[in-house]
Amino acid sequence: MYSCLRLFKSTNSCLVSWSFNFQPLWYFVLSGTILYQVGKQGNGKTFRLANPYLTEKETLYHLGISTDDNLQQRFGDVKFVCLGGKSKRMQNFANLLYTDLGCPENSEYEDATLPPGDRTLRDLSGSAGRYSMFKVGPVLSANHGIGPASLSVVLHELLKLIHFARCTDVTFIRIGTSGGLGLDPGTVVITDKAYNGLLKPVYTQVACGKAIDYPTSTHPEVRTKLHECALSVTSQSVIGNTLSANDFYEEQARLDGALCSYSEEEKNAFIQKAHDIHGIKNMEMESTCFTAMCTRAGVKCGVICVALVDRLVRDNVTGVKGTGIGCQLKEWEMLPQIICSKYIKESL
Ligand SMILES: O=P(O)(O)O[C@@H]1C[C@H](O)[C@@H](CO)O1
Ligand SMILES: O=c1cc[nH]c(=O)[nH]1
Repeated sequence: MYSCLRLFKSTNSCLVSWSFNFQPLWYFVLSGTILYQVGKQGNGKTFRLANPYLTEKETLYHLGISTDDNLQQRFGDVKFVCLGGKSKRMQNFANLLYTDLGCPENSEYEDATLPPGDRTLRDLSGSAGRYSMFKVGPVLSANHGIGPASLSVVLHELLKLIHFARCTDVTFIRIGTSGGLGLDPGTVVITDKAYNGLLKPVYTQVACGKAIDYPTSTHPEVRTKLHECALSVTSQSVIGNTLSANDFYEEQARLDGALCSYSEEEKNAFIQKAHDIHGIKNMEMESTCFTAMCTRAGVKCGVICVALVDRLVRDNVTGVKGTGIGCQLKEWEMLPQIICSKYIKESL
């Protein structure tokens, strides 16, 4: 349990502590033994967004869903929201979960009348054409596209979805790919803190002409447990900080973009500094926005990415679909999915 403040209402029978999002967790204690704890992972309270401007009727435009779509009945049981860049990856992850969780009935299908093994999971956001989203038991699997602009849109709408669905104790997990720093390709990195391109552990949100910096840590319980699950799948797994850039080329100090404003020496010095001084183990494009928005909203979050290339050695992510190295990339991309599925199964 992670608590920022701990207050004892009574030393013997009942105590309350404040959870990660500063909401109370109640414990009922007799002679020092916890008899009953409300909310093992969270606080058992209905998730509420604090935005006073939200109304009862809202359209989640990019998800192709609205508050008229029985959100509480269809999504009220959601405990995990998993996100990754590609829609195909998130569809594949949904299918993997469907098998790993034993074809849970509370999934959303194209064809619910077929026997469980023959059913196809429905893309719930297909009509809007921007993102894909699947529901498998208590899990939503959605893609977020590339970078914070695309991610923030779907995160706003997913957070609103779990708010209107009145979900409890929801954890958000990003399952992605990245460039590793001093790691063999295929190594799995679980993010501790996310850093921006200026090597600061913040996400800068611009609103009404002002820039506000928000903290970017993952939840300690989530990252520890993700790491335990990762180690049971592969010995090549580390916890470290992640550089989250606004683009794939210049902000990640690649020399092989169309444009380049720095020398190879400057590139090497930057990557080495990120690694040596800030403990950065990988680079991707979403973890600052993801951790900051989840933390602001009061949901636990974790980030698990596989490294596809060692950026201390090269820039290029090589591989052609269907040939040797391409198959390897596909295998590596599966690792965060397998680990996350294990995490979810063990958490339910
Ligand atoms: O979740 P994915 O694998 O899409 O994340 C990384 C960061 C960028 O979105 C993208 C760049 O190739 O991959
Ligand atoms: O180097 C890499 C690989 C995948 N995704 C990134 O953002 N960077």
